[in-house]
Amino acid sequence: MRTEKVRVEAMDDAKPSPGPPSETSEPLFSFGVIADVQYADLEDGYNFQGSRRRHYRHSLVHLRGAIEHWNAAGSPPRCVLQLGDVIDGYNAQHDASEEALGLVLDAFQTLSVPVHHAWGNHEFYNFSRDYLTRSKLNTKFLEDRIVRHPETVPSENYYAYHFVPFPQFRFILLDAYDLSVLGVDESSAKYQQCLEILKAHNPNAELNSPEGLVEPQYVQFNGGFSQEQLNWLNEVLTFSDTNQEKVVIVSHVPIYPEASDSVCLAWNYRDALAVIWSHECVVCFFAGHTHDGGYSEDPCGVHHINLEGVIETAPDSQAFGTVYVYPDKMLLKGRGRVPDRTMNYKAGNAFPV
Ligand SMILES: Nc1ccn([C@@H]2O[C@H](COP(=O)(O)OP(=O)(O)OC[C@H](O)CO)[C@@H](O)[C@H]2O)c(=O)n1
Repeated sequence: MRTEKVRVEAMDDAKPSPGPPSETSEPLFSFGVIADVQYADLEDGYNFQGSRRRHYRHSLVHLRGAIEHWNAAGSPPRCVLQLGDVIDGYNAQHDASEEALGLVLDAFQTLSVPVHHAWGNHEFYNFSRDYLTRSKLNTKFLEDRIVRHPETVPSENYYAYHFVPFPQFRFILLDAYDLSVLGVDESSAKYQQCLEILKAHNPNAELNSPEGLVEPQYVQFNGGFSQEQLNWLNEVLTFSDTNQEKVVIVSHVPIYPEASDSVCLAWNYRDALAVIWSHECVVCFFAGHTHDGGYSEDPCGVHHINLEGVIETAPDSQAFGTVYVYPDKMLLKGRGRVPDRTMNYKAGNAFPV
């Protein structure tokens, strides 16, 4: 793990921190979102079903275009959320993983604001978890810590953290491959435990195949959240509830069936939803992975956005967005095939204006 100092919030429970300024026509702040770049120096191909064209080479052009857009914004975003699968697994087969990652990181180097990287299945096709932890895809050094609340400090057993890009708005990046057979040493106890979970739900010889499954999300290209990570998430959300914060959650893998292909959900998505639904503070949950995109507001008023994947975006289109944050809502302004979305806060939860 890196040794850079984390920023510690000077937050005192006795003195509630000041709320955001009163509403004006201007947003309080904004942030960028982009998913599934899956860059590889390869000719175009297709997804597993053969139904969607994948533009491996052009995806880097799309990424550079998004970065240019955010850099040119009159009021730049506070940060960009990269939702995982930044390079494609095919790089590993061509011994090109580091070269591909280098090109993608060079592009992010030109971004004038911080980027937070989530990890997806394609990261693990290219690199081990240990490698990723030491790599520039580990942006945990950007985390914020809350003084006198050690229960909100994530463990080193998973790649997750929280940060505050603007007062009263906490973002939580989750590790959706915390339970997974990907990127883990096959001789480890954790690998055996995860393989057992997967095989208990998936009797297929090909563990990537959802054929005949009652719970089709139990495939090798998905993963899940350990109880340890969910307990930590619960503690952070408890703090946010107490301090009347608004929370944005980020994960490569989605957790809400109405917004996603059922095959692409996190193994134990119900456990994650149960934690989130026991708190008031969560406004939205951003994920990638599905490539087709999706949106649904769940019964507890949490907005689930699955972002359209760059890799399956034609050269003449685009796939990224900027979220503008207001005291009573967040507005996703999509580019290209990413549609606009309005995410109102839960009734009675708007900041006073
Ligand atoms: N039905 C399937 C789907 C995939 N595979 C194999 O699993 C590996 C990962 O697939 P891939 O489509 O590259 O994964 P993505 O994260 O890009 O996308 C997730 C969803 O598929 C999007 O719909 C790869 O080796 C596939 O061949 C499979 O065996 N069976």
